[in-house]
Parts: sequence; C-alpha cells; structure tokens
Amino acid sequence: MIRLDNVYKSFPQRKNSKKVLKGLSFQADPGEVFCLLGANGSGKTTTLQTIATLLKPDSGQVYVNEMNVAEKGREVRSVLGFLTGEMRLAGSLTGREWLNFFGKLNKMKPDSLKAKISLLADHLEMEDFLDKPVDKLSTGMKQKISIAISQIHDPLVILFDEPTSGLDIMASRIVLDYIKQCRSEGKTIILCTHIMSEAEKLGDRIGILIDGKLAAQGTLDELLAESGESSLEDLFFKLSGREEQ
Ligand SMILES: Nc1ncnc2c1ncn2[C@@H]1O[C@H](COP(=O)(O)OP(=O)(O)OP(=O)(O)O)[C@@H](O)[C@H]1O
Repeated sequence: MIRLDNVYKSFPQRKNSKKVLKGLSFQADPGEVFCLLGANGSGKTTTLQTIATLLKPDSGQVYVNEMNVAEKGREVRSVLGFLTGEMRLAGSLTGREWLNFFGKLNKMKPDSLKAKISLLADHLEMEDFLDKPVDKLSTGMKQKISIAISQIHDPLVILFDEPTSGLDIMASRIVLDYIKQCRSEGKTIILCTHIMSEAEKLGDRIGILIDGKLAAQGTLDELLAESGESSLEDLFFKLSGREEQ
C-alpha cells in the first residue's frame, strides 16, 4: 500500500522556490496498478522520489505499507523497487554481474539470487544478452536489465517511472506483461507515464497529475463517466486547459 496525504514539495531557485507538488493525495493498494499520468515536468518523478525516500516533502505524509517514510526510511527501502530513468548502466560489467552486485547489496543468499536472476532473465527475455558487457547493449536491452535490477530483491511495492522509455513495441509488450504479472502477485504498483494507451491498458485506477495536484482520479470508466469525455486523451486535454477546438 502507498498513501500520500496532502504532500507539498518545492525546489529552491535563485530568487524564489519552484512549487512542484501542491497538496498531492492518493492511495495505491496491493494487487493494483495506480497509473500517474502527467505531461513532462508535471511532477511524476518528484512524486516517486518522495515515496522512495530520496526526497523529503516540505509538508504532508507519505506511507508505504503503513510505514511513515519519514520515520522508517530503511524499512521502506527494503520493500520498495524503483525503476528510474536516472539509472544509466555503462561499462564492461555484464547484466548478470550487475544483478549479482545488487543482489549482494540486498544481502540475498547465493542460491536465491541465482534463482531470481534466472527467473527474471526468463520473464524479461534477457537470456541472449545477459552475459554481454552492458556497453555493447541496445537502449532497450539496458532498460530490461535496469528493470531486473529494480526487482532483484522481490519488492512488494514497485515504482515504475516511464518503464517503456526507449523500448520498441515488442520489448514494451514484454515489460507491460511483466508489470501485469507483478500485479497478479499482489504487489502494489505505481506506473508513471505520459502514454495514454499504457494508462488505459494497465491502470486499474488513473490519477491525472496537473500542476502538482491530481486533477482527477478513478478507474477509466469512472473518469470518462464523470467527465462525459469519450477518451482519456480528451479528458487529459480538457483538464490541462488545452481543449481541442
Ligand atoms: N532537483 C531539482 N531542482 C530543481 N527543480 C527540479 C528538481 N527536480 C525536478 N525539478 C523541477 O520540478 C518539475 C517536475 O519535475 P519532474 O521530473 O518531477 O517531472 P516529470 O513529470 O517526471 O517530468 P518528465 O515526464 O519530463 O520526466 C520540473 O519543472 C523540474 O524542472
């Protein structure tokens, strides 16, 4: 479970401060994909970094599995998997070596680490390139390895920030299927995206993030019924104040 209660976050600037989150509240439950849909710069990554204990909110509370992240940072991080665009794999280590490194960092036992790597390699279809240096891999292959790293410790709560970024249609499908599988295992998932079709297909509930607040949230059917719009895209434009003429 993830819960945000009235979260505010701003970043200091030279003369004033940039307010990014302005009273953000929502909850994601186990076995659910909560999709945070927002334009570039709307605050999606800031929201995830706040949940992941990487940023401290100015005010408001964030809970992960009933733990207040401000008080239980270490415990929260141990149940959390965070796929972020910030992770740029490079160098001569192979994907398997990266996975082993992160598994050991998470104090996994050798047998369970080996089994988990082989399971992830199977689910994310990585066998063909897992033993090649990451420098020699395509963007999509590296993205799959980054996803595997975020999953190595079998987190109960998963934050996916634009997980299909840089992936072709085949690789995107594999990743989206993997997210569905995590949901069926009862994990709590937040998926940040600006891709409407991903939100429509995967979001059990969708929160539309505009100007640091949720302009609307609910199931796709609820959102469309309440707004009278015929598509998520139309609703998004309407809420953004950019209704097509
Ligand atoms: N460390 C920081 N210092 C100052 N401003 C920041 C910082 N991090 C983010 N911002 C600003 O906060 C706003 C929201 O950024 P954020 O990365 O959360 O948006 P986003 O919705 O994830 O965007 P994108 O889809 O482009 O990744 C942006 O205007 C960004 O410039």
